[in-house]
Amino acid sequence: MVVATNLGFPYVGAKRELKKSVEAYWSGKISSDELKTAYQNIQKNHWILQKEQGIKHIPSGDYTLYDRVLDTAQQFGVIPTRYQHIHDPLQQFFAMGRGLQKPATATTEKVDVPAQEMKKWFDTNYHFIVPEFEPNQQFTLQNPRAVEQYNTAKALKIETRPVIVGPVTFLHLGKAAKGFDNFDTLSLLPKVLPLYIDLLKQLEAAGAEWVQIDEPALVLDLPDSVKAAFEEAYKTINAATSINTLVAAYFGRVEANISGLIPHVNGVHLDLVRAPEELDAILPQLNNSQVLSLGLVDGRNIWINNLAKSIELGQKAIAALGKERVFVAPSCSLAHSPFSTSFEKKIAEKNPELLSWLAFAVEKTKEISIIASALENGPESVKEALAANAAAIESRRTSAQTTNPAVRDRAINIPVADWKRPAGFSARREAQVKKLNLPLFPTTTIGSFPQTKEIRVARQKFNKGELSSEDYDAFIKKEMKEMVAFQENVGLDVLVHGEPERNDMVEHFGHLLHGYDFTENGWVVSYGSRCVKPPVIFGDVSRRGPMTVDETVYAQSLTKKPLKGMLTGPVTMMKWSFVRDDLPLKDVCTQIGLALRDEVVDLEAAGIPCIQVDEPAIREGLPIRRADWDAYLDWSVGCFRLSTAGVRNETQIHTHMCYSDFNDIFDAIVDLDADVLSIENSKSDEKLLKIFAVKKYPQEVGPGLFDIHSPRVPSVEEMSVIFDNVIKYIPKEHAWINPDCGLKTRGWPETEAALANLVEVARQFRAKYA
Ligand SMILES: CN1c2c(nc(N)[nH]c2=O)NC[C@@H]1CNc1ccc(C(=O)N[C@@H](CCC(=O)N[C@@H](CCC(=O)N[C@@H](CCC(=O)O)C(=O)O)C(=O)O)C(=O)O)cc1
Ligand SMILES: N[C@@H](CCS)C(=O)O
Ligand SMILES: [Zn+2]
Repeated sequence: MVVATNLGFPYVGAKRELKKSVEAYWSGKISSDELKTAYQNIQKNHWILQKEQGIKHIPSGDYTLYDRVLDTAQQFGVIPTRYQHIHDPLQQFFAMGRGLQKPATATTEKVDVPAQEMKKWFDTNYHFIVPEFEPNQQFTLQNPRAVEQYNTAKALKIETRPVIVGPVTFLHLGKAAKGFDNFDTLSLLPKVLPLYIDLLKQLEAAGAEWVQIDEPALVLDLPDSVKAAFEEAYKTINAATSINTLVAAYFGRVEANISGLIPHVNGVHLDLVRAPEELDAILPQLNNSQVLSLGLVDGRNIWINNLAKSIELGQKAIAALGKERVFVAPSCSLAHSPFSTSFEKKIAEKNPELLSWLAFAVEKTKEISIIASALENGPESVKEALAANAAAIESRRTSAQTTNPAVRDRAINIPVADWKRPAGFSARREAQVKKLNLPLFPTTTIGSFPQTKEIRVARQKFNKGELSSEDYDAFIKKEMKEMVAFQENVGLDVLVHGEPERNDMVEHFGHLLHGYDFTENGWVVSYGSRCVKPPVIFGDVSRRGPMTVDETVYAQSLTKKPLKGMLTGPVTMMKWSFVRDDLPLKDVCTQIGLALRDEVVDLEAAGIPCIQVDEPAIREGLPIRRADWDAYLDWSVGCFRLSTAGVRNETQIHTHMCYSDFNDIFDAIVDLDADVLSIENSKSDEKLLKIFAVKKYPQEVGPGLFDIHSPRVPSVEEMSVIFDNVIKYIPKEHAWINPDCGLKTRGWPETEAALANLVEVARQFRAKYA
């Protein structure tokens, strides 16, 4: 029988219930027991829902209170020494994820630990906590989540397929702990495998028939040693266990990475959305009992599946393998999708055609079961669903909503000169130094200030029509006034308006552009409990009118210090949206680049001296395989330059990036040709700063001095150590002082304290070097 399966579900909940519970626990409003009850209720509802949609292999163990890689680390005892004194496992878990700062009490000692490093999960907008390994790492298996969740489901009479993070991906994505730079984390494989075997035996003993072992590292460019590790791992596991193993690769092409492990597993899952060509390649490699899980339904985007095409691919697989050996699945975990389109009342009312093109996680599980039924019982058995799907696909293909001839025309007639600033950096710098008159080590922030409860509630009231647009504008102005006054008082040099009017740096701009629409409830987890609601790019993009000029000019009117306008760059606007899949990404990005170019020019004309165009997503947009990088970097860097090159020499263009390994795209960063670059740095190793010196980075740089994800306040001494290091690698006259990223997730008390310390660092360093 063709089995309808799922790889993972949006654990945050239909209405972000998990996020709300976790945050309530952090703020002491609920106990750990209440958190557990909340979490188990959400899980239970999701298992029932997936069953109702017709999913036969329902995942368990795909749920987490913060991050699944962090769960894996904790359950295998990979706990860096600095967290080992925190005995409560839940507190320890959150301390590793987000840091912990608690004053001493009569009975307890002071706790002050920063969070572990966070990195992008492949090319998604999700971030995982990077495990830290030592060469003599000891592993212990403690309360495996997969077993606990499998048993919980079983007690509810729901049979599930446990999901675990595979051993090679776990070790490969981890890093060597500080001080052990030259050690290969995969050398720990023989040590961790016995514990994986123990875990698989526990799952088998609990009654699980299949286990899904996530090995997305299979889609990376891998050296032979890692390919060999895959073979060794699954040979060892296969010899020692008898549970059915389904190894899941997703987000790209596995190519030859998978060959060594295939003989040792019971099934493999491939992402046929990203790599449909791999179906032909894998079929001859399978023996006559192995299962192939077809990743046919896009887990990363929100467009309906082309069911006829998926069924065609499924039939091809069945012709080679037979129905008993085919699973139908999403391309990757549906945790990257929003929950359900059923909450989208506004789109339903204003643009029902668009709604008919959308499928979120719940609808995707339905698509999976329709495909499985069509393959099992013939397309006739689901003919109504197929007819409705074909009609929606055709309506999208032919809709007038998706094309704007004026935008298309402008995009193919861009003058060559528009892709580059007229003068080189040194001429621009001279003009900017004269105009801005900044001190040595200028201080600035990355743009956002705390998005307080008051701000969010005001926005919510405005959106619901409970606050008039005049009152909302007055409220935002009041916020900007306070933010500008704060920056002046604390002593920053280049000020920002603080972004109080923005719910999100991408969604906000989507509202101001044609070709975008919005969901009311299309939340996706970005890290920990933090979610984003990516807007939907369904048509050609152009500006509705000036987007930021009013608020930026207002903020500038409040201060004599230079104010930095704040925009989100074209690549990030595209990458952090649900992007149309009926136009090449390069063309979508060019359209956004042109819209932003107009905004940058308008800001300059309105007297704004510095303009920051954030591109934190440029690194994550990189194709997973290096062979595809050059083409991407060529157009993505080009679009950034298109958006920023329309200004005069004296206008200082800033850009900002976070969450990234910059080293491998360093030349592209230079090519962006921004006058000032701010980057996340406070938790990076020296490798990041070194490359600026090695490559003689020509422009100015602000490597972040403090982590903005954690509520802890870094001391002057702590930031001074980091800045001392910065100026070892970056010429002093080019070095800026700023935090790692925006402060929107922080509260005011810690923001005030941290920025006061940051400005003090600048004062002390100026006293020493000016
Ligand atoms: C820089 N980052 C960003 C990424 N992607 C983006 N699209 N945007 C980014 O900024 N990727 C990489 C990083 C990830 N970092 C973050 C940082 C912060 C958040 C975050 O704070 N998310 C918020 C949700 C933000 C939002 O849009 N909120 C709405 C409010 C909606 C709401 O919850 N309203 C409440 C009522 C108000 C209340 O009681 O508080 C309700 O409806 O119940 C808004 O501001 O209007 C989060 O809380 O998760 C995400 C990624
Ligand atoms: N200007 C944005 C950048 C985040 S990456 C902010 O400060 O939040
Ligand atoms: Zn950032």
